[in-house]
Amino acid sequence: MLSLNVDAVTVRYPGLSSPVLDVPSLFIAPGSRVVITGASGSGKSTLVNIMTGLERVRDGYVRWGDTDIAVLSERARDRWRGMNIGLFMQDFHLFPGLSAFDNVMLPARLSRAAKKDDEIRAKSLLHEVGLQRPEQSVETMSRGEMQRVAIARALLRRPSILIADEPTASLDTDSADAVAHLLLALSLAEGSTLIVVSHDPRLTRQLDRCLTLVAGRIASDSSVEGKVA
Ligand SMILES: Nc1ncnc2c1ncn2[C@@H]1O[C@H](COP(=O)(O)OP(=O)(O)OP(=O)(O)O)[C@@H](O)[C@H]1O
Repeated sequence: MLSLNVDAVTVRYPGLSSPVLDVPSLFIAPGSRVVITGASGSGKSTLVNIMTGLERVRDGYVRWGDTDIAVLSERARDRWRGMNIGLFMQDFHLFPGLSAFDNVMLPARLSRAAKKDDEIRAKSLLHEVGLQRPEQSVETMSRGEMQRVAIARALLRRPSILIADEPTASLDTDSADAVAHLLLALSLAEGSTLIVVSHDPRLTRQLDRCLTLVAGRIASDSSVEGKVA
């Protein structure tokens, strides 16, 4: 299980007078369940991008356990992420022309680690998120259906770190409940670290810690009020 240490990280873009992200220090213990919240433009996706290595940090450190992903090459970061993080991003990154089932299986197949168990689990996850046609091609799916395929894919290999950007946005109540339940159940069962960008109380009230971003800074870091015991 890996802890996360973010130290002295700033992200700047040309033409902007202040950084879009400024995190002097952040520690997340292994197995923590954390929600990141804040207004639009406050830096939530940027923080997720640096935690996952999707965006390379030029100033500071992003250490998961003993690995500082800020110093890894893009290829090494991709490999590290594939091995350690179940990732759900808002733009899904699904492959058109492939079925829902094949999209869920693709990362496991690419890493040549796919097992018969994975196929059974892929079908079961697709069923749990409310998709009845695993053979349906993803480009014929609605946005909400694609979202559920991407969630199933992130969960397939029981990752020790799960990071999800707005996983229940644009889902109907039943599907959002199913996705929230899956994320929480999996993180509990596996002891995974769960980091979620979300405003959805179905998720946030059940997490242990809330980071609120304001203009790129962590303005508060506290337990979520109204947490369900
Ligand atoms: N490539 C870029 N060049 C310039 N500014 C950028 C770039 N990428 C992000 N930003 C700015 O950085 C700030 C933080 O963006 P970010 O996407 O992290 O916010 P967010 O909190 O995730 O927003 P939302 O809730 O709307 O998705 C925003 O003001 C955005 O305009």
